[in-house]
Amino acid sequence: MLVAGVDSSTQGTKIVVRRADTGEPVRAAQAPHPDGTEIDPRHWWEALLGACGDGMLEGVAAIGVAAQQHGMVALDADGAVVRPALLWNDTRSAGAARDLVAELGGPQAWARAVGSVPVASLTVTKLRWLAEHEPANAARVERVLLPHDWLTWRLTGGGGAEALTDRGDASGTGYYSPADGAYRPDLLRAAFGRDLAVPRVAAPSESAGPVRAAGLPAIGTVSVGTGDNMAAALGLGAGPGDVVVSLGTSGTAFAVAEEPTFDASGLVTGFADATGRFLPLVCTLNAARVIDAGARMLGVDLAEFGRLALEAPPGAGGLTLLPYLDGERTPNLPDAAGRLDGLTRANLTPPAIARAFVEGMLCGLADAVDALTAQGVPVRRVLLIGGAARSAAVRAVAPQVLGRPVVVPEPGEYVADGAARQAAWALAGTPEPPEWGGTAAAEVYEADPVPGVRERYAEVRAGLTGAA
Ligand SMILES: Nc1ncnc2c1ncn2[C@@H]1O[C@H](COP(=O)(O)OP(=O)(O)O)[C@@H](O)[C@H]1O
Ligand SMILES: O=C(CO)[C@@H](O)[C@H](O)COP(=O)(O)O
Repeated sequence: MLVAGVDSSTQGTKIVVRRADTGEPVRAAQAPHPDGTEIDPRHWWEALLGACGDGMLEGVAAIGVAAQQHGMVALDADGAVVRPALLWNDTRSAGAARDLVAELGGPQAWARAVGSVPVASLTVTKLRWLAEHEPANAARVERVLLPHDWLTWRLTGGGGAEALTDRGDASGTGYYSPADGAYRPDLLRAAFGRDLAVPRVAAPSESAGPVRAAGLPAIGTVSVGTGDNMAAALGLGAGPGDVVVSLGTSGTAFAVAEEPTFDASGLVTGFADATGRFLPLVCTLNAARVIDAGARMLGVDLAEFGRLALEAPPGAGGLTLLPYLDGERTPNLPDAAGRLDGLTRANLTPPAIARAFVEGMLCGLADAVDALTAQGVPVRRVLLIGGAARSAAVRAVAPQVLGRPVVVPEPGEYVADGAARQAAWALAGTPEPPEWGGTAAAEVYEADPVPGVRERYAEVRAGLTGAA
């Protein structure tokens, strides 16, 4: 029997088809999304239909959707999308985040209420922004969904079909408490000014019903879906002591945990996972696209950029990149810009620049891993995934910057795999998801740590923020 998993992430939709019992890969496809931090959700739907073409879903008995977290999909009374979805990396609601934090009594109050301190990424801040800046649109909104909620609902027919979500994705809204397993309608109301309908939070292995969407085959089971990071943890079979570092559009570091976290510093967001546990997570806005931007600037492709980076010595001859090219979320600097520091005539070379870009991006993630350990998350091994983990230079430099060996599972679509594993779970109806072999085929990258790289980075960051 076959199952399918969909990853509708920032830059594109990926779909994998696997055997339900063993997880053996059968076929895969992808379709790109348009660029931008606000997107009409119909583009995600069209990409999903595109990736599902060519008989991709033939023989598939269950399908699950994982998607980029936090995006605000605002629907009117008829279920129509009111305005393009504001995505997780859209920073226009930074002021709303500051206001909401102050109104509830500060970061500690938010961390206690929902496990996370709102920053512009969280859905609750986008609702406040909408209420304040687009009152006519806000007046039409009756219901708010997340990207994966909306796609799952469309798969099950849309219209009158029940909209569902899961603990994992709900935990990124800012109006759901993962520790209590309950919505906080008071916080949603305080943000938006009135109540809105939200999707029911289904159990991790629940079925949302059969596929009832025009243009798709009749598949008996649509699993409830989840956020992309929760799905990656499920796809990897991450267990206690595993810290996953994902280098996609976002850079994330996260771990599956038995207990919730409540970090009032705001660095660690206390999310839930897709199995009934928790997923403390740190997210940066600047990961794979820092490498893309560096390669574009040097006029080379990604392979050549990586080759150049490995030509330069660790530390890039004193060149340090603070990679806040899209502003930053962790640390919370939505209006920041990047900095290239320490330029000399000797290091103003393509290899040193490429090296500084790779190191700067990884320093942001090294800080993320430190923030997790500060919350008591154990680190037995670091797993490196996401688009930029395909870069040989990133894989080689990661252990130097992170200061520990890095396990790189075989390149794959772990978010889509997690969605497929959830679909297999919904089909099986067992208490735990089916065993799929996890990260058996992984390569370990080791290198001597180069602490000076992070020390220089911390100095440059302190120069920007005034904090060490
Ligand atoms: N070999 C590579 N070297 C560096 N970056 C890569 C490589 N292959 C893919 N990427 C980058 O990975 C990113 C896409 O990663 P992905 O994890 O799919 O992102 P998302 O899930 O956010 O859509 C793109 O920015 C792409 O340029
Ligand atoms: O906002 C977060 C996590 O809190 C991001 O990780 C998004 O979920 C987008 O993920 P990618 O597109 O980078 O996979």
